[in-house]
Amino acid sequence: MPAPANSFRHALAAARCLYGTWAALADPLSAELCARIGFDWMVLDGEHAPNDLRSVLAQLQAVAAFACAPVVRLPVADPVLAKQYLDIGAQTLLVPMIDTTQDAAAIAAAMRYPPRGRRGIGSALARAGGFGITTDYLATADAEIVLIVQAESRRAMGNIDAIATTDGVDGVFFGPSDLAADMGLIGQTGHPAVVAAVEDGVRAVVAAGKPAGVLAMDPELAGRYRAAGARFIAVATDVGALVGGLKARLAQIDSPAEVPQ
Ligand SMILES: O=C(O)C(=O)C[C@H](O)[C@@H](O)CO
Repeated sequence: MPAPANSFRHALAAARCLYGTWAALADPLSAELCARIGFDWMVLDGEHAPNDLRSVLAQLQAVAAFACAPVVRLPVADPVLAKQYLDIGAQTLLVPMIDTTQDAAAIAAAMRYPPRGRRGIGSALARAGGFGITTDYLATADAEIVLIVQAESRRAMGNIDAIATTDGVDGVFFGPSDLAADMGLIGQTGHPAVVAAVEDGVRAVVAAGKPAGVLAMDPELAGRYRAAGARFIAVATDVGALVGGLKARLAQIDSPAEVPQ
């Protein structure tokens, strides 16, 4: 029995843009809710959400029945964390703060078994290997693993061709918030210089033959990045949807016109 098919890998082969959402509530129920909406993919965020191995495991189990492909963001580019998250069954890792081809190569190697890489062997014990029941896991796992590296600094943008073409890098995701901060434009993800830098980065990754992704909460920016060639765009977050929805509801109910005189 081979490793399970990675729905994100297969979706990337489609000739359309994939829209995703960001799960930062670190909870299986909210992750399941997000997975039911109809997004192509969703990030389970280990960098800025209060997640750990067990909470990500519970979310992977919660979304497993749905077509929305989970992408697990590591807190940091660490080979040990990559091994642990792959062993609990994550097949697509989003790795933040990759600045050089050396950074990218190190995390790519941690995700593939020898001889291609240096992933440790633990599949007989791991959920990824069906607890030993997926007998062909070791021979087939690498083909289903996807590494998306995050480019989110001026240094990364300067090295974007080398990062995108690093062996084992399956795609590049641009982080506009950190890039804006690094450009001295903190909080200004819509600043023309930031948008232009992301568009240039997307075009460079596409020219290198790899899929490019980005986070764009503003529909107009999402459209621009799509026009530049982005193939997977995160357009929502669970936190943003909850805050936006609750604020709008409160504003409807608590309007001054309805306050008794
Ligand atoms: O730099 C960015 O942009 C990201 O990496 C995404 C952020 O972590 C965050 O804005 C997600 O909501």
